[in-house]
Amino acid sequence: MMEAIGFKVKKILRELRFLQAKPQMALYNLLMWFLLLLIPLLFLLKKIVEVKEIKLQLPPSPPQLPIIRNLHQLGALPHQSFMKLSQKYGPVMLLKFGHIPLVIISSAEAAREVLKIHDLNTCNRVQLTGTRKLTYNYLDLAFAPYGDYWRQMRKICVIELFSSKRVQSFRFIREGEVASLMDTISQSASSATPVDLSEKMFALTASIVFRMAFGQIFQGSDLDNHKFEKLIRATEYFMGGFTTEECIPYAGWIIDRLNGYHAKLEKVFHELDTFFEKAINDHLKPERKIQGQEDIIDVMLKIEKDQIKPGEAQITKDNIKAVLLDIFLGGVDTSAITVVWAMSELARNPRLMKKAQEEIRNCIGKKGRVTEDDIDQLPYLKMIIKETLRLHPPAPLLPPRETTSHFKVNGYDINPKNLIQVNVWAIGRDPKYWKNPEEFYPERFINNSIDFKGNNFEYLPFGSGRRICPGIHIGLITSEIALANLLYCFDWKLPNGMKKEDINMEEASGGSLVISKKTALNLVPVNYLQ
Ligand code: HEM
Repeated sequence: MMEAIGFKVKKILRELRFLQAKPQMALYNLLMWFLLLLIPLLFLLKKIVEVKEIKLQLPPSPPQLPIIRNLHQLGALPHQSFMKLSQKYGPVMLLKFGHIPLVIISSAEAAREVLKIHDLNTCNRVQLTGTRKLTYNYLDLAFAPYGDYWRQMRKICVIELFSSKRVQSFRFIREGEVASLMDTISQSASSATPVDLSEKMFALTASIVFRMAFGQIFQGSDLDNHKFEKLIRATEYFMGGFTTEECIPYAGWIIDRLNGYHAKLEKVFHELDTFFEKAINDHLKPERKIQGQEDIIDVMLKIEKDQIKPGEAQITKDNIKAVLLDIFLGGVDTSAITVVWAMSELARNPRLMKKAQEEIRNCIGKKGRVTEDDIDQLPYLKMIIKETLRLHPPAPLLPPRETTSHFKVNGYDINPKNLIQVNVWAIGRDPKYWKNPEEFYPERFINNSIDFKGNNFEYLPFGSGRRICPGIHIGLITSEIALANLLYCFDWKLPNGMKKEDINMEEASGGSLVISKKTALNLVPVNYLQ
């Protein structure tokens, strides 16, 4: 034993001497040893990963490029690109955006598994640079991680802000704004001038949200018209997308710097924050008296003042601002987009337009305006809205969720920390669930119990599960009352020289959560009530 140790010590000494004598040679030897050890180690690691991947049956993936992986397949309208890919790779696909794994769900069955059976594993939202900044570090509802804070905010939104009682209390705002829009359109009708319905609908929903949330008149406010639309688009862009650094760590930040991502994000944040700050401060002025109806800021400030529940997060100004942001994003664009698509489809289908007008005019007679009480007696109008949301869901891809643990969908393994998105647009156009899916055919909903509550997985315009849209009621009633009055008060003609086939039905690209019609819808109103 002692002899063996002695031998080893002599050997080391010999090598040390050798090292001193020929340092380059020694370095070479060390390197060889290192490589000899490294190669089997790498081989072993690869085997472990392979065995793990064979055991895990991951969803199919389209071929990938180095570094960017599937990013090049994204396209300007991701929901359309994903639908094409899913026709080849199936309803559960695994894509990689750089290093971000993203599972795309494109069938009702798989959506049911994700949003119903595994809702708890998928109801976290992904945390991204843009959303973090604009939501005051996830103090809103829509992007807050699933947990106690989200539950607290959801309760406030469902019980206090978007309850049926609260929605009903804002009825006079919706009816008032719709009435004044009809008066404006009536003037255009007198001079047979085309009306830009895209612009008018955006201004209408913005006016409703401004009065409902901030108690302010939109026209003439700090964020009037184009400035506001630009701000909303920019906000949607930053809320919906990844930075290049998030997709390609280490190098992506260079691209973000070059295209000014962070500076632009700061600017949008500053504009929103200044507006919210001023609106809240106006509500805090001692001379302010609530005249009639409380608005959303009043309600939130009351919650801030009265909060006593131990264990719950303290509501501060930043929480209020973050919730106001959700209302901006959820409340303005979605309803406006829905009415514009509905009017575009009807302008292309005069028979359906006439049928809808007859229903409304027979019901309302010469009353002059459709009110919210009338809406329940207009089943065809409701079917038109339903069909519009099937073919043109304002959020064609549900906002990305992050998986929190491993589970299976359609037999495929889904890993934790993957993003998952349901392609509502693709499912709504799948011939497996819908006869002649590309046709705008509201009658398909006759004697059909499909609704918006997130239990019919072939139809998910408002999402499903714990994260389902809490603003369904406001969104629907706003779209319905606006569309009903447009159809009741006016007949609609195409501008001179235009044929119905010329109406552009393309979607606007822009990489945001909400997709609108690419070109404005211009129609000529003709007064029905003279
Ligand atoms: C036609 C109108 C609307 C449509 C199509 C729509 C659609 C959606 C969709 C698809 C989601 C995601 C659901 C999911 O992840 O499963 C959502 C979430 C949300 N919507 Fe809406 N929405 C509309 C109107 C509104 C309105 C008017 C408001 C508020 C004033 C609103 C506030 C929200 C909020 C706060 C969330 C996030 C909920 C959460 O994460 O817990 N939405 N909406």
